[in-house]
Amino acid sequence: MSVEVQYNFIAGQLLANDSGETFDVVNPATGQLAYRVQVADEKIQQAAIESAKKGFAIWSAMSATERSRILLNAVALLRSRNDELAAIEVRDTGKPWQEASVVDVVTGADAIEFFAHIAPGLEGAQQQVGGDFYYTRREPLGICAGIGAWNYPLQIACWKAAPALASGNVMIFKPSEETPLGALKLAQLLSEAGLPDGVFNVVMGDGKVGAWLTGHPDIAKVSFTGEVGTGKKVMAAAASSLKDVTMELGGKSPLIVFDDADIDNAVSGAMLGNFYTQGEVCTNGTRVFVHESVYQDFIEKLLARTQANIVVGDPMAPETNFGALISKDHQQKVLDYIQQGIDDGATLLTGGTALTPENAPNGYFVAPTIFTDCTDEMRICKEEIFGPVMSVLTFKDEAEVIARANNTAMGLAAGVFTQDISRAHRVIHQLQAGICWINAYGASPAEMPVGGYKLSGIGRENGSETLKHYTQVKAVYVGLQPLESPF
Ligand SMILES: NC(=O)c1ccc[n+]([C@@H]2O[C@H](COP(=O)([O-])OP(=O)(O)OC[C@H]3O[C@@H](n4cnc5c(N)ncnc54)[C@H](O)[C@@H]3O)[C@@H](O)[C@H]2O)c1
Ligand SMILES: C[N+](C)(C)CC=O
Repeated sequence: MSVEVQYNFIAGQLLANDSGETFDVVNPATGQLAYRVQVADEKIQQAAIESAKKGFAIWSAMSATERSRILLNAVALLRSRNDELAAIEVRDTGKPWQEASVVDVVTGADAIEFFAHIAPGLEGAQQQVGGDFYYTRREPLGICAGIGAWNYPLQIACWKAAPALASGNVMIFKPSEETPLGALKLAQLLSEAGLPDGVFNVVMGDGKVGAWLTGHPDIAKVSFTGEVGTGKKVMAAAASSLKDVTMELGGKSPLIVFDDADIDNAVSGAMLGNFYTQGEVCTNGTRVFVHESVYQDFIEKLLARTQANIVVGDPMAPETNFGALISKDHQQKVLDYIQQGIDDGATLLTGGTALTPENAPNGYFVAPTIFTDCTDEMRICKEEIFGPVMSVLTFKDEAEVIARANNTAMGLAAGVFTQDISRAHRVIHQLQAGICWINAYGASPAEMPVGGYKLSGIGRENGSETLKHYTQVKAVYVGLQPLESPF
């Protein structure tokens, strides 16, 4: 059987490499080869830079409203092709159709729509200084690189492209080598919407292609989504040419359930924050701190709902709400962490094993897993697992739980469940995290800025805040009087 081959997307078209080098993409729910992708070799890399330079000359000279019209065309195309694109995301990531069909493409389109609407409103300032005055212009940075992770491939590409393009930059995007097709489809769709050639290019490959992007002197900014360790390498490489960076990295986020919480809601939050996208979400609240007085009630409800309501299987089956992990290696990594939890003395309440559902027997599934009797020092409570593994801990008082929640080098997200409005805000204001939820978990609308504290990131995505990270201020002083000069 012939295998489909995918190409790089440069200057508005698919471009074949010279080297003939390819990599394989596997469907995680079947273990089968899905397609092959040509690696961006030297020819592709040079072509990407050249086309981005030409694209920038055209795109940055257009008015923000002209750019906005094209981006809004793309939004309409994204929405009209939702199901086709969502099916690609399911095949590439292993996540359930139930999610991809209502979240992944929709939230990608939302971000482009949001920035297309607000970017034309970007204004400079003007101020009188003595008899003269100055004004400021917000100008685009130039060529931006986007480097994506594999858990929300199309959404990540949209979230990076949206603020960059809306404010007049161009982008060379490298999707994760595990899930490259969504970004390629986005590039083709943007072209169809009227985007000038070279404004959004896609280069394919692994960390080597990523490292080429981050070190390239003609690239002004890198927006990276991935692991903390990779983020450090990206930032070090970006320093060689003093590039601006946005870093969306990993987390080990706390979710705190106080004694007055609505327990059914808190259980919903804990399950969403650990089992959505089979646990492969950066903001997951994997350290669930439960007040000791409601612990028994919480655990009984959590266990009952985990065992009764999670449907594992073929991600395209409409009833499936829990899919396959991204790869065999990642499945093994998650299983190793589970073994570590057992070895360190945590109690395995449920799950803990690989699964072979009848309708997807060769996929990389791991059962939704809950540990109790956890302590803060256990590795499962300190390191990002990026799989469906929840650690439940108990606490006695507010000050204690705040200190323990903050006792991590990461600071991506946090959640608090309580009916006491004063406590909710008092506690959230003390948590060291960039994305916080009160009586909710995981929602991330385009209007809301997201990003991490501490090792979890730098800069923000979404929200009007983000436009500042894709523009630079030029100050222009205008003399209205004869120049005074000692010379
Ligand atoms: N904060 C967020 O918004 C967010 C969102 C999604 C995922 N994540 C994080 O992403 C991680 C999972 O994704 P992953 O396994 O794809 O991460 P990863 O760090 O392994 O890879 C991310 C990307 O970096 C590229 N890359 C690898 N080495 C590179 C290098 N030296 N230079 C430049 N690029 C390089 C990869 O090819 C890939 O495209 C988790 O830690 C998760 O928390 C964060
Ligand atoms: C941005 N978000 C939370 C949907 C994906 C993080 O993994």
